[in-house]
Amino acid sequence: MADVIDGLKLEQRHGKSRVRVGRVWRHKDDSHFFVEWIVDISLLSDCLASYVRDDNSDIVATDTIKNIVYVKAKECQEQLSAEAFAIVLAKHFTSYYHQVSTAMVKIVEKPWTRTYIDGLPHRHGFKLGSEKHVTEVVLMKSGALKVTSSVEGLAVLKTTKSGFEGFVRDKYTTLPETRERILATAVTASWRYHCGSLSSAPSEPLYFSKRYEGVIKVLVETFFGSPTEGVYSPSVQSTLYKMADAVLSRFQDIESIQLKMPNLHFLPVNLPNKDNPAIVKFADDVYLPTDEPHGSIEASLSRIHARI
Ligand SMILES: O=c1[nH]c(=O)c2[nH]c(=O)[nH]c2[nH]1
Repeated sequence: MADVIDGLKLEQRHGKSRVRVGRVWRHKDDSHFFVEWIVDISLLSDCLASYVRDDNSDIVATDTIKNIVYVKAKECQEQLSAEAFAIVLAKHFTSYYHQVSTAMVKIVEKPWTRTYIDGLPHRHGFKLGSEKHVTEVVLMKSGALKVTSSVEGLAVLKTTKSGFEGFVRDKYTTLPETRERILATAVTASWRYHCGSLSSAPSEPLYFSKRYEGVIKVLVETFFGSPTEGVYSPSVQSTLYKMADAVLSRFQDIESIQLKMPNLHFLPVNLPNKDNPAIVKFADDVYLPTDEPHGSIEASLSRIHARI
C-alpha cells in the first residue's frame, strides 16, 4: 500500500512470519499423511490511520492472522499441496476483509517423507529429507494470482562425465582444462505457473505437489543422463540451460524457471614432499571437497509470448 502524507510516500504492509503448523490426515485404511509448514503472511491493507492517527480500527491483528492459519488447516479436510493451502489463506484474507487488497503467502514445507521398512511404506512413519519445498502466492482482490514454487538445496553429484575447457586464458589464469572432474551442486530452482487468476488456478488439491515431484524428476534426470551412459557436461552453464529447457518443454503450465547452481568444487589431491614428489599422486581418485569459495552460476529461462 502506498499513500502520500504531507508530501511523503508511505508504503506499508503487515502480517505474521514463521507460523508453524503440522497437519495429519488420517485415512480410512489407517494410513496417515503429514505435512509441516512454516507460513509467512503479509497483507497490503488499508490501515493508514494506524500509522498516522493512532487509530487501529482497520487493523487485522497479526495474532488473528496467525489464528487463521490454524483455522484453515483444520478446515482442510482433504490433503492438499502447500500451494493450494497458500491459495486458501490468500483467498480468505482478500475476500473476508474489505481493507485487504493483496495477500502474500509464503510457505516452506519441511521435507518429511514416508519411511520404508523392509521395502514397505510405513503407515504413519516419516523421516526428514534434505531439500525444501517453498511456495509463494500473491493474490489480489481482483482475483489476479501469481504462484511460484521452488526447491531449495537439491544436492546432486556425479563422479565423471563433466569437464570444463576452452575458457578465457590470460595472465591471471591457473585452472587447467579438463574433461574429467566431479560435478557437484545444490540446485535451487524457482518456477512460476501460468495461472494468472484465481478462477483459472488448478482445483485438484494435490496438483502442485505432483508438479513439484515432476519438476524435480526432470531436473535430476537431465543432470545425470541415463543410468548406464550418463551425459557429458561441458560446463555448469550448459547443464543448467538443459535442465531449465527440459522443464519448460515438459510442463506447459510453467511460464518461467530460475536455476541457481553453485559449483561445489572437488579439488584433485597431490601431496609431494622434498624426498618424494608423489606421496599422493592424483589419479581421478582422491579429492579435497570444498564449498568455500564456490562458483555461482544462475540463469532464468522464460517463454516469450507473441503479442497479438
Ligand atoms: O562449469 C564451470 N563453469 C565455470 O564458469 C567455471 N569457472 C571455473 O573456474 N570452473 C568452472 N566450471
